[in-house]
Parts: sequence; structure tokens; C-alpha cells
Amino acid sequence: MDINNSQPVKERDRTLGNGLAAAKDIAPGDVIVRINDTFLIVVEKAALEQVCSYCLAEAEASTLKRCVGCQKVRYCNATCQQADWKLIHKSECSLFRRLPDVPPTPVRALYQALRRNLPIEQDSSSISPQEHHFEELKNEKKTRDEILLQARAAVEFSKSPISKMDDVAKFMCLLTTNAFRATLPDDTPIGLCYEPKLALANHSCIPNSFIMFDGRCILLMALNPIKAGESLFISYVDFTQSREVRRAELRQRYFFECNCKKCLHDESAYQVFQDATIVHLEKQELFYHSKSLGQHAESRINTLRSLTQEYKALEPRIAKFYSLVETIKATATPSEYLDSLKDALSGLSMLKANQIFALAPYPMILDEIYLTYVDHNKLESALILLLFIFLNCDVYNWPQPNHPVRVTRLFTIVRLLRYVASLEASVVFQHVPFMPEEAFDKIDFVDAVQAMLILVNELAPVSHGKGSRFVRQVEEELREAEEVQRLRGGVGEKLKKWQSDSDAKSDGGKIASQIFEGLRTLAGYAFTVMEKQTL
Ligand SMILES: C[S@@+](CC[C@H](N)C(=O)[O-])C[C@H]1O[C@@H](n2cnc3c(N)ncnc32)[C@H](O)[C@@H]1O
Repeated sequence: MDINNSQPVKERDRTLGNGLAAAKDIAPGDVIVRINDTFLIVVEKAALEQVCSYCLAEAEASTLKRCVGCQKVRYCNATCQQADWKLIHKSECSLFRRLPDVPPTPVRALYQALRRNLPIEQDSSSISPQEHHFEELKNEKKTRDEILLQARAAVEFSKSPISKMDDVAKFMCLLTTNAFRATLPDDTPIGLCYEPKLALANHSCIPNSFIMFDGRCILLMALNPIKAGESLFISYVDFTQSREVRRAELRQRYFFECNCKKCLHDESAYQVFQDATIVHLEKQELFYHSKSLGQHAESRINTLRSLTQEYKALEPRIAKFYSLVETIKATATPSEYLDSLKDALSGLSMLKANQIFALAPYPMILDEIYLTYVDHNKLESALILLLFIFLNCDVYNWPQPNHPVRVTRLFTIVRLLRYVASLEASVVFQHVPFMPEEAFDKIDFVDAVQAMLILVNELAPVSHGKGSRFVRQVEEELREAEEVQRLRGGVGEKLKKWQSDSDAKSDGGKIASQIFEGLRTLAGYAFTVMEKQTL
């Protein structure tokens, strides 16, 4: 499935600088570019215990083998260790042994570039000219000092000639503007990645493509159908945030004012959803009916139009929420933090009354509450809240079903369902005594695990790439779920049949429909949960 790297044609767009464009017509979920061995990847300090420093596979620290020399990095096996030794660790290992701590990630990136003799000079023929905002960064004293300090450290550590300082400082600016956050399949950040070919992709708050990592391999994948010659846009920021938040981040880090359609007209998630080209997948349809999502979005757009003043009046409360997360989270006890989140939510009661759940910061507050439940092992409540977030926020904020954030959410729902499935019903009720018994009536959680995994399995190749680690993991978990079902002698075979024929009217289709209806009912208790669930 490799695509020739030279296929995406570069185009000169006068307003955005260099960019990428599609070389041929592309369908959602297609891999536009696949680069098997990325130019530069550095695992950050916080992830060193959690991932193999060469192939970037996640594993328990106890199963990864520590480098006996520096004791800092870990590997899956001897093959990964030898490959990394050859690539960079031979140098880095002795550096780590000399230093009291692992140097900052950008310094290690520069060090690696210098030790590997990567072509970092801007006029180098192997790196096409890229925006590095050297002048802008130079003008900000704090940033300039930091960049110079980091460049000096890298030059010193790598024993490079001091004459390289200028190039190194420029490359540092290039990294600041062009590096990607390397991530695990579930979007957990694990380091820094620089890939010159893909760094040319420009930004839009309504992107038509996205970056995906699969170990050391980096993919550019399509969200929408894209015609040959059309520009490719990824999003540099969380595009579900408000326009102010997005623009501030883009200005500060990338030095431009975003003028995409969403920014120009301050479009809401519901408007973007209505304009999006969404591929309807029959199995997913049984969980969320896209027709009713469309109707709901349309009526939210009308409601928002009639509530312009009231919505404007919420701005101070919204600003308060952002400062809350930054300040209180670090100092308050978890219970106090949860109470503040609920306060923030009740300050936005106008949005709840009008069922406008997809607008920032409503989903962010719900997310924080959900994460607080997870952190405190309130997993039944976390499940109910996540189902609500998925069905009321995510489906609008990430309109394309193959968006990796959406698919990862579904997979997290599977994990929580599996936890509940492992408990006796009476134990579940003890954990959430405030839930009425009938809330769980319609659901067999073991069946629900299988049905949801079928949805994730359908999406994983178009969200994470065919044959990727994530796809293999989902396939493995689906096989396990089927085996459990086989031993139980339940509806597993019928669901399996539905998986291959997608027939909503078949026995399996009807069973899946009932399961999803049960899950939607459960999501309907999200506010009961938030009212009653303490830590
Ligand atoms: C990662 S680079 C993308 C490639 C860049 N256009 C180039 O010519 O090298 C990021 C920089 O591209 C420019 N850029 C990207 N998206 C843009 C947009 N939507 N509007 C204006 N400038 C943009 C900004 O200067 C930004 O700092």
C-alpha cells in the first residue's frame, strides 16, 4: 500500500507559502503518503519507560528491556536495540551516561541531526525550503534565548564545530514550526518527529487530511474525498476549540492569522458538520443515525441564530473555564476540581437547555469530568459519560467517521464495556446505586463489546491505515470477543454474520440495533451520573 513519496505534487499557494496538493483523486481513508522511516524521531523523556525507543511500540515497562549502558531507554528486543544503536544510541548512550538527566527533547533532536549528519542546512538539496520564522522567533527575546541555549547545548554535546551554530539555530526554528507530535495510536503524545516532506502540509480548521503514526512510519491520510490538484490541509491545533483559542495558538506558534472558512465566518461545529462530505457506513448507522444527526445539527444552527445575544453573554463564563483548568487543576483536591467543573457546566446551562453540547468549551468540560472519573476508578460512570460525549459532541466535532479521534473514542468505549462485562450485575449496581435498574435492562455487556468492536474494526483501516498496529490490535480483540461468545453460546455467531453482510434486517443486524439502542439509553443518564457520582 506504499505510495510513491513523490506523488503528492507541491504547489505554490501565494498566501500560504509552499503546500501539498493531491496528485490524483483520493477517497476518505486513503493513505496519501506513507513514509516508512521518518527523517527524525525522538522519544520524549516522559515516554521513555512506556515505549520502545526504536519501533515506538507501547508496552509495560517490565516487558521492555532497559539499555544496560545508560539505563535510560528501553527496547522490545535485541533487534530494536541493535537498530537504534546503529542509528543514534551508540552516541546518545555515552552522552546520557555523562549527564545527570535526559536533555530536553529539542536538544536531543538537534543532537541526533548533528550526530547522524542529517542535511539540516536550509539550502540543502534534500530539504525543500520551508518556513522557519527565523526572524519572528529572533524578535521574541525569551524564545530566542531558549533557542540559542538549546542550539549551543546540541553543538557542544555532539562535539560539532561552533561554526555550525547558525545552521543549528535555524534548524531549531524549523523544528519549532514544522515538527509533529509523534503519537501512539490512541493519540497519546510520545515525542517529536520531523519529516520534511509532510511538513509542507498547510493548516485549516476544516482539514481534509490528517497525520497518523504507526511506529516509525508516518502517514498522511484523507478525511474527505479529495480531487487531483486540490490542496491538502491538516490541522495544527485542536479544531474543536473556539475561534479565539485556535487563532491565538496559531498566531503564537505559527505566526499566521487563520482565514479558513470556519474562522472567517466563525462557524459552529454544527455548521461545519452540515457542510461536510460524510461517507455513511451501514454498520455505524445503527449506532448513530446520520439523518437524525443532520436534523439535530440543522435545528441547533437555527437555535444558535436566535440566541446570538445569550451566547455572547456566556463569553466571560467560557473564559473562566479555561483559567479554571489551568489554575485549579494543579492545586485543588480531585473532589474540589470535580465540583468546579460541575459549576462551570451549570454556568453554561443555556447550552444544556438547548441541547447545544458540541460547542467549546462544553465538550472539554465533559471530557475533564470523564477523565476525573477514570482517574478515580469510577468506570461505570465514565462509560455512561463517554457514550454521551461520543453521541452528542464527537459526532459533530469530528464529522467524518474515520477521524482517528472518533475511532479511538469508540475503542475506549469498548474497553469500558469490557470492564463492566467482567463484573456481576449486582456489583455494577453497587458501584452506581443512583442508576435505575431498568437503565441496564436492555444491555448484555459481553454482546455490546463484540458489537462495538465490529464498528471499530470497520473503521480502523481507514483511520489508522491498513495493516497498522492498531488494526492488528482491534482484530485480535475481536477474535477474543468472538471466542468468549462461542464459549457462552450466545448471539456471537449472529453478530459475526452481521459483521460480514452489514444487513440491518438480518438477525445479527436486529441484535446489534438493540444493543446500540441500549447504549444510547445509557448515554441518556449522563446528567444523572454527573449529579450523583462523587469521588
Ligand atoms: C509547517 S509549515 C507549512 C509549510 C509552509 N507553508 C512552507 O512554505 O514551508 C507552517 C507554516 O506555513 C504557513 N501556513 C500554514 N498554514 C497556513 C494558513 N492556513 N494560512 C497562512 N499561513 C499558513 C505559516 O507560515 C506556518 O507557520
